[in-house]
Amino acid sequence: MAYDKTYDNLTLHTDKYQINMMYAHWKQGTMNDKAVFEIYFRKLPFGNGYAVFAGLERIVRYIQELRFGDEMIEFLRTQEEGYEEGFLEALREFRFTGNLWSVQEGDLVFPNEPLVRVEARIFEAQLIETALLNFMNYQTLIATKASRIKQVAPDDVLLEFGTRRAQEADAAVWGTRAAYLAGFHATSNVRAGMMFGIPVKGTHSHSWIQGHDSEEEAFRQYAEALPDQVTLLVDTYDTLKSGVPNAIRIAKLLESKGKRMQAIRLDSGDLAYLSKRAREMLDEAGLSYVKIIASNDLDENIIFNLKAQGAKIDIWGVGTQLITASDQPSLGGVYKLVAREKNGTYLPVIKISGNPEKVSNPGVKEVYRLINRRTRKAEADYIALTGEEDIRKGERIELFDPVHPYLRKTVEHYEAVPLLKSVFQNGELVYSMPSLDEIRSYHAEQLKLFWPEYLRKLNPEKYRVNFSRAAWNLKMELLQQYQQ
Ligand SMILES: Nc1ncnc2c1ncn2[C@@H]1O[C@H](COP(=O)(O)OP(=O)(O)OP(=O)(O)O)[C@@H](O)[C@H]1O
Ligand SMILES: O=P(O)(O)OC[C@H]1O[C@H](OP(=O)(O)OP(=O)(O)O)[C@H](O)[C@@H]1O
Ligand SMILES: O=C(O)c1cccnc1
Repeated sequence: MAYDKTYDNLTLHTDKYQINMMYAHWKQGTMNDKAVFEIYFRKLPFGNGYAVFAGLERIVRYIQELRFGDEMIEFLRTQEEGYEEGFLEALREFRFTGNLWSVQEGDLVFPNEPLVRVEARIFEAQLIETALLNFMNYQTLIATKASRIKQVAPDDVLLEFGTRRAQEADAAVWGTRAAYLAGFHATSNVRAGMMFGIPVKGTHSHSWIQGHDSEEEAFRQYAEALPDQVTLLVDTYDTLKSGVPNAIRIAKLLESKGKRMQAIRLDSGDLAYLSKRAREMLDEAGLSYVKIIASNDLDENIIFNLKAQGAKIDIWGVGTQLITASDQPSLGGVYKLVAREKNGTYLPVIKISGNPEKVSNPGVKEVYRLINRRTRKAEADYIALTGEEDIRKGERIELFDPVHPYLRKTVEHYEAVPLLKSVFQNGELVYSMPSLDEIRSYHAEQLKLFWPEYLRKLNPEKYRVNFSRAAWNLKMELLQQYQQ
């Protein structure tokens, strides 16, 4: 079937079981009952000490555009379930009319804490599970991977080069946005630049050199065409014998015209050795302003290693490993029902599992970041039931570890910052969406709230995410009820 623009609307970007449950609620007469769901993940990716939350902008756009158009209704009518017409009519009226809270893009987040909370008619809350997880899981994963890369090269320029290897077009653009908010400086993807205002950068490929009679000729033509943006790829034939000497000749030619070459790019071979030698050659030629870019299957481990070897690389082009999060290609975020409306009030609900980490956390919850008033550093995150007051007053509180409840700790002299912000109220957007650059700066500020022990790449300290006594007691009560 030919591609049609109507497929760009994401309302049917959901799993069929959501539609089937919506149908069953419609049949049963419960479609308007309210439900509360929370999104969280159980395990941090890449062995990292934190994740960087991303995905909210797309979630907001998606929710605003939720509509079952004629073609979608038509398609649902063809399904083997035989949905009744009344249900299809109800879909026609469908709008998101609920409430949604979320942590902010750029926030550092941890396992088992609510990152997004949806309170809506079950009819609405059920539909959006799949898309919300899809956006949040991927973008948070890539922002976290990018943040690891940023940790090992905090003062260097980071270019995102992954589009050709990304899992298709959406992943390329939203992934590069996630990388940018976590501290990358630019992308090679021109569309992402236009969509999000990310700076766009590009050098040239081997084909430019191969397409000329000689490397020197190729360099000269390129420099004539783009005299203010000259970065030359020096590894097509022989980096040190041909590429770098030819690049030096071109740089001198540019100097004679009052221009400065920007950089050379190394894309193969021993990047530590080649960059050191190339740096020496450039410096000897009086070209210390010419930067060195490296690319070729880089990730945070290789960059860290190259730095340990004294590589002279100023700019890193990172593609495949980042955009595909190749060492862990998914984040396991989940969307779990925590409370449902019955006779006008909310009943907390639990999901039991033989695996203690998979037992869900019942009740409608808030999450607070406890900032020590003296050090201004984050001490722990604290999950409380909505309406618990002691935390807001800054009183001395006791923390429970949800998986290891015997690990108790008390904290005082803290400021409790609520992480969940109101995004939609009764279907209306009430959150003022920050610009991408604001998110990027906000993220950089957030990192400063954490001791370096939590941020290191290898074997970081575990940051505490703990429960209030009331939230903990509720979980215990429900566990006991169900076990009886
Ligand atoms: N000094 C170094 N220390 C550690 N890793 C390096 C070093 N130099 C390069 N690398 C990395 O090692 C890998 C090199 O892979 P490989 O040897 O297959 O490619 P290559 O020699 O660059 O040739 P090509 O890309 O043309 O196939 C890349 O991931 C690269 O980033
Ligand atoms: O290695 P990545 O981190 O994904 O960075 C992007 C790569 O894309 C280009 O190579 P190309 O796709 O032309 O193939 P190559 O690997 O043979 O150089 C570029 O020269 C980089 O090597
Ligand atoms: O501009 C570059 O050098 C570039 C862009 C994408 C992939 N590899 C390299």
